[in-house]
Amino acid sequence: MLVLSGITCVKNDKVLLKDISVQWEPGRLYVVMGPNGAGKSTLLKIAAGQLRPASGTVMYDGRLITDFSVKELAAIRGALSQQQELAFSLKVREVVLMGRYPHIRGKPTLTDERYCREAMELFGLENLSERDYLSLSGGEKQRVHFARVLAQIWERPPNSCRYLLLDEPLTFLDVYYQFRLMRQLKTLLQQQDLVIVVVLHDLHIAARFADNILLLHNGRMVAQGSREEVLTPAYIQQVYQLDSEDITAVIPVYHQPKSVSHS
Ligand SMILES: Nc1ncnc2c1ncn2[C@@H]1O[C@H](COP(=O)(O)OP(=O)(O)OP(=O)(O)O)[C@@H](O)[C@H]1O
Repeated sequence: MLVLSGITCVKNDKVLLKDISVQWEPGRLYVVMGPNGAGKSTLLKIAAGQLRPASGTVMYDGRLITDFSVKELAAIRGALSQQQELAFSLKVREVVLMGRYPHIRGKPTLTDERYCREAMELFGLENLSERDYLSLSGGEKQRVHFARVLAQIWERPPNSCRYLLLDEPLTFLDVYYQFRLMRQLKTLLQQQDLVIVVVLHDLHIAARFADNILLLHNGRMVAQGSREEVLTPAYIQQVYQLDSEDITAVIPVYHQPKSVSHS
């Protein structure tokens, strides 16, 4: 379980997050939403240990994140941030193998290579494994990075959950791969030790797949709960400032006004 308690983050006198507390458990798909600048990436970076909060604690399996070494944390937590670029040329399979670095002592083993192959298969990358990563399309690159972070946490550690933190993973994907990824995440969650948290912008995809939504605005928590509880016209209006016509276009079907039948 991943528990964030009383997280406040301040940079250059600006409060990016104010007193956020969340608890993310295995088996459910957790989605973080909110307008641009709401603090979603900041929260995910703090959860991943890439940024230190001004106050508050982050605990993995009941243990403070500050007690983990970088390598120890990397062995159980895969994090995908918004920008993933490589400045140099590598084959696709070499990029995926980078995910195994926290586990490798010396040279990669046959097991490391097998995990990478299996992760690549999951994202339909078998035929691209020898391609130069830099020659790939945006969506193909995104899938390579999914395979990399999944290869990183492929095997179950003996006494810990595994954690997957994905910041806007759908950005470069077409609608087929968007739905495919979301379904794959749901399937992965059947492995009982996996905790998945995803930052999303798409209200319809969140409405279809999220088990729990945290809605942020100006660094504050506006709502947290089931998709029916959080994706309401009132909350959407409050944080996204849409007019009523546009709200009707974006709110999930279960909050749409009943249509009038003409018999
Ligand atoms: N080092 C910093 N100094 C000052 N402000 C910062 C710093 N880092 C981030 N911010 C600001 O904090 C706010 C939250 O940023 P964050 O990236 O967490 O938002 P977000 O919800 O992920 O937004 P988006 O949907 O646009 O990706 C933004 O207004 C951003 O400009």
